Amino acid sequence: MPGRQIPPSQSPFPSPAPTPSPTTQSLLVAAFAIFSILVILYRKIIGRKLTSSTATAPSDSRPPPHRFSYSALRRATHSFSQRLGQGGFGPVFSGSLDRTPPVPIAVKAMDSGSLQGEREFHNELFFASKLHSPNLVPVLGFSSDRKRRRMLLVYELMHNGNLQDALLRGKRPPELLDWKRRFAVALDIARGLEYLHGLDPPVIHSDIKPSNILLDQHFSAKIGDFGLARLKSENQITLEVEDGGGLAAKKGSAGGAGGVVEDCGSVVEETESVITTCEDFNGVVGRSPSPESVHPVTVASPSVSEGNFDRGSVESGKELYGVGGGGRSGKEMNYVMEWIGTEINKERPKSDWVSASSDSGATGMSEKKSKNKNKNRKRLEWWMSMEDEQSAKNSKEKRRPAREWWKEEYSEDARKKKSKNKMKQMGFISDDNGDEWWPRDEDLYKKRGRSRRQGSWGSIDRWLDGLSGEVRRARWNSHDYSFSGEIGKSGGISSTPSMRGTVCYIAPEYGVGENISEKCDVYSYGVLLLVLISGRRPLQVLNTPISDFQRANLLSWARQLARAGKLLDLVDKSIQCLDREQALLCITVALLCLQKRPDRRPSMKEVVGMLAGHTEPPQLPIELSPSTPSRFPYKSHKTIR
Ligand SMILES: Nc1ncnc2c1ncn2[C@@H]1O[C@H](COP(=O)(O)OP(=O)(O)OP(=O)(O)O)[C@@H](O)[C@H]1O
Repeated sequence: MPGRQIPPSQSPFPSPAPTPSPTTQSLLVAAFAIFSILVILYRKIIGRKLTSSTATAPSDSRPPPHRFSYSALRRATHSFSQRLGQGGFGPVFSGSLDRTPPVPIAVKAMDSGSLQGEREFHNELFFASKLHSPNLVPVLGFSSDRKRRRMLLVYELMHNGNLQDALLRGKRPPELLDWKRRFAVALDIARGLEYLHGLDPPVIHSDIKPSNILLDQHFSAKIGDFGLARLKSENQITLEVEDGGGLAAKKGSAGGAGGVVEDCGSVVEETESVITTCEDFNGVVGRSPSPESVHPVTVASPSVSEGNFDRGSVESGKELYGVGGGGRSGKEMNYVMEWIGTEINKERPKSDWVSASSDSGATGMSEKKSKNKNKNRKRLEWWMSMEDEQSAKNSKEKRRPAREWWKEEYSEDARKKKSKNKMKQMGFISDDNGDEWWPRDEDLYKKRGRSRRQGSWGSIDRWLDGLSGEVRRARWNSHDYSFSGEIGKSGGISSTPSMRGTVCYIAPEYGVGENISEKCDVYSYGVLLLVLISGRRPLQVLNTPISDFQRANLLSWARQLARAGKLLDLVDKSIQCLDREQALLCITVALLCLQKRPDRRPSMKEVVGMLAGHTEPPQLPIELSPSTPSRFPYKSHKTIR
């Protein structure tokens, strides 16, 4: 019917969609725009995370060292909470990299307040990129924030800590009671040094001591801490060649292609300008570094003949510091110390064997050497005056603590945790003072213990220098001037974080002139070998009568036993399954390494050859031989792999 209107609901045709109003349209556009922005942002964030995680992950394609982000290392070490040990320039923390499977690591935090620490950081990083041997502690990477002066080095974790702790402190692990393992440790270290000295140019570690030897989960030994390592200078190599040392091949190629020195530039680039230029390290990685340039203060001290001190009182040192108890009166001790003092003064000028040997050397060199001698004497005088000045200063004012950012990091987290715990336990919030949480009790205790003892180091250091006839290097940096020894629990002198070139391990020629060679490491290895076999410190105060002092000095005791033909008396009584022949071999090799004239000491290659049984068994020098040479019976020749 025309004119009848059909209601829209009944219309056979679909009604056209209602056009959205302009407001809805703009709302939709805005929503879409926001959504797109969110998607883009999300992608960007995820992308950055991916790149940063790959940047912090050691990629398989490039060999270490890798750059790690600071936050990754902070996470890996749980805000630097688990301390493994304390090095000279900062603490070492344990951690784990978030990988599958997780990678256990040790992170060394360099003290940012220390110029010397920074130098060592670069030095260590440089060598880490160049040295690869199963007998060296592998360096995985680093983190460096120049602005905030945060410097971290990342190593593979050595599960059994350092040799000093394992052998000389607390309960020894059963593995180290087994002769085979101890001998293997000796061989591992020798091989590590052989590798370093065999490089072109040779690398001198300069700080071989038990605390720088780390033990992995199988108790294999690895050499660590290359903070003081140096390249043998071209001058020395040339001199050795002129002396007919058979290093002709090295002479030509010391700075040649492929050498460590030449590669400095590439390391600079590889490590993303952490190592900016060779000059930045004050010549540490530069060509022909002089001892002064490597170490700001190299103290030259005339050596003192050890013989005089065989009679000397090590016991007095113990009494002086109240170690090990004992009943000698203060008067008696004063007398002994006084006597040692006079002996040192008497002996110093005439027993400078290095200069004596230089006099007898080639005439062309004598002028240069006497110049060096004068230079050294001046240095010594300057150092002594600095020592006096500094000790006067130290007594007046408190030492300014170095900025320790890792403590801040740790204390931040620790504060939160501890507040929470206290709230739970006691129902109130503790004082909000961050310093309260760091250092922790044990650290505080150690620190206090050390500072309490520090006042008396000066004197004992002096006579120790004399006692072992060795040279000590003082550490020097912008904040800190310290040189100290440490009387260990058992009463001996142990390696200490605040000492470089540790007393008793350092070669007599170290710091005298510029005669630093691989033979310095050989000497230190000799001491270490004796320590390893005897299971005691090089200088250990024993509860023995005053007539038995010579036993306290491991080196002179070993020499005495050699003369008496009783070398095996030196062997640690707790060793099980002792191979007497091997033990004799080790002590003999150690004594050869400990000869005062560097040129008489064997090379590390020869040491490895002797220990592994590849070469002829060694003969002791005549002055150390017993009257009947047959007392050193080497029956068979075992080859060790
Ligand atoms: N890779 C590692 N695995 C396990 N522990 C380690 C590792 N590196 C260092 N440590 C521990 O941290 C301690 C300090 O190490 P570091 O090399 O900084 O100093 P040090 O050799 O003891 O002292 P100094 O700097 O005076 O030579 C070591 O003695 C060791 O116990």
